[in-house]
Order: sequence, then structure tokens, then C-alpha cells
Amino acid sequence: MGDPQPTIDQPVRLEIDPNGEMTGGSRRYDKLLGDLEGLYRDEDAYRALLAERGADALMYYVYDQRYQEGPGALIVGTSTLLPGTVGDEYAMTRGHLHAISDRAELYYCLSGHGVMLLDTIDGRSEAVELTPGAAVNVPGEWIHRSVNVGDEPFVTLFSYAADAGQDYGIIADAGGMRTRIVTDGDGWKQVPNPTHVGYARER
Ligand SMILES: O=P(O)(O)OC[C@H]1O[C@H](O)[C@H](O)[C@@H](O)[C@@H]1O
Ligand SMILES: [Fe+2]
Repeated sequence: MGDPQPTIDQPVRLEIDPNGEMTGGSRRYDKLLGDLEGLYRDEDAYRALLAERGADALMYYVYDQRYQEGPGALIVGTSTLLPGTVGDEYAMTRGHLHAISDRAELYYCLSGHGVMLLDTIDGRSEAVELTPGAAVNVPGEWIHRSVNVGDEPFVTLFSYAADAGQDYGIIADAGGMRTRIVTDGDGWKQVPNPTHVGYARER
């Protein structure tokens, strides 16, 4: 009686387009304007956009491919974040800490112009600007979100451990991340977020 035989998955070929289309993946999911209640600071601007474009307006979408949920497997996919602002804030993903918080993630920019916004529980914040060909290796323990600061879709290729999971509550409970990425007229800037009350473990 030896150890049980591991499941050996078959390699998968993925076709990944700079505009974010991916074939060979396992699934696609869409985030709509109506899903993003509470994300943006300017609630009046959010309500106005909702009235104008409807709850079904597409904000971002993700393709991914995974073999299994085990700790040794990778999830690979693309994220396409459509451009725009809500109030003075640029379009962004909800953001998360991995549920298994030490899990890292690679993001490689395929097209567009964005910022990876990053916070740690222990008080550090970073904003890493991404243009095609630039990547960020996000270490474990960093809360992360993508922000589109350009006029075109911001598309990244990502990869992370299949067992990582996502904790969204950590940002919601803190009143947002420590900083926000806003327009200053002709570009982006990072400003303190006045609604941020600290992450649970630092309160
Ligand atoms: O999950 P959100 O914060 O809404 O961001 C959307 C997606 O962004 C990235 O591409 C991650 O790798 C995905 O796992 C994540 O789901
Ligand atoms: Fe992630």
C-alpha cells in the first residue's frame, strides 16, 4: 500500500488575445454596474451612472482556466476592466486579499493603462503603474485591486495558486482601501481615502 496516485491533469493550450479574449478557459464571469454598490466613494455619481446606464452595464470581466483546486495548481486568466470614472474615481475592480493570505499573484499587462493598488494590514500602500509589457509580482499578504486610468480597456494576464480564494469583506469592512486613484484633470493621482477606517486586524 503506497500513497494514492496523484491526479495528473492534461495540459491545456490557451489562446490569449491582447484585448483579453481567451479561449480554452474554464469560465468567464462578468461584473456589472449593479454589482458594485458601495465600491465608489461618490454615491451620487454612482446612482447617476446607474440611472443612465442601468444595473446591467458591463464594468469588467474575467476569463480563467483551472485544472483543480489543489494547492499546487495555478489559475491562469485574463481580466478586462473597461475605462471610465465614477465621480473623480477611475474604474476599478472590487479588490481582495486572498482567503489564504500568503498566496501571491502575477499580473502582466497586455493592453491599456492601469494601476495595481496594493495595501498591507500592517500599514503599507503601493500603486504600481502598468502599461503593455509591464508586470507586477504581487506578494502574499497584499490586498490588491486593478484600476483603469486610461481611455481603453485595461487588460491583464494573471496567475495565482488555485487554492488562494478571495476575501472581499476585508476591504468593505474597512470602508475601502487606504487610498483612492482619482483624476487630477490630465492624469491620475493617489489620494488618501477619508472613508477608510483601518483593516480589521489593525483596529
Ligand atoms: O475579484 P475582483 O477583485 O473583483 O477582481 C477580479 C479578478 O481580478 C483578477 O484578475 C484576479 O486574478 C481574479 O481572481 C479576480 O477575480
Ligand atoms: Fe488576487
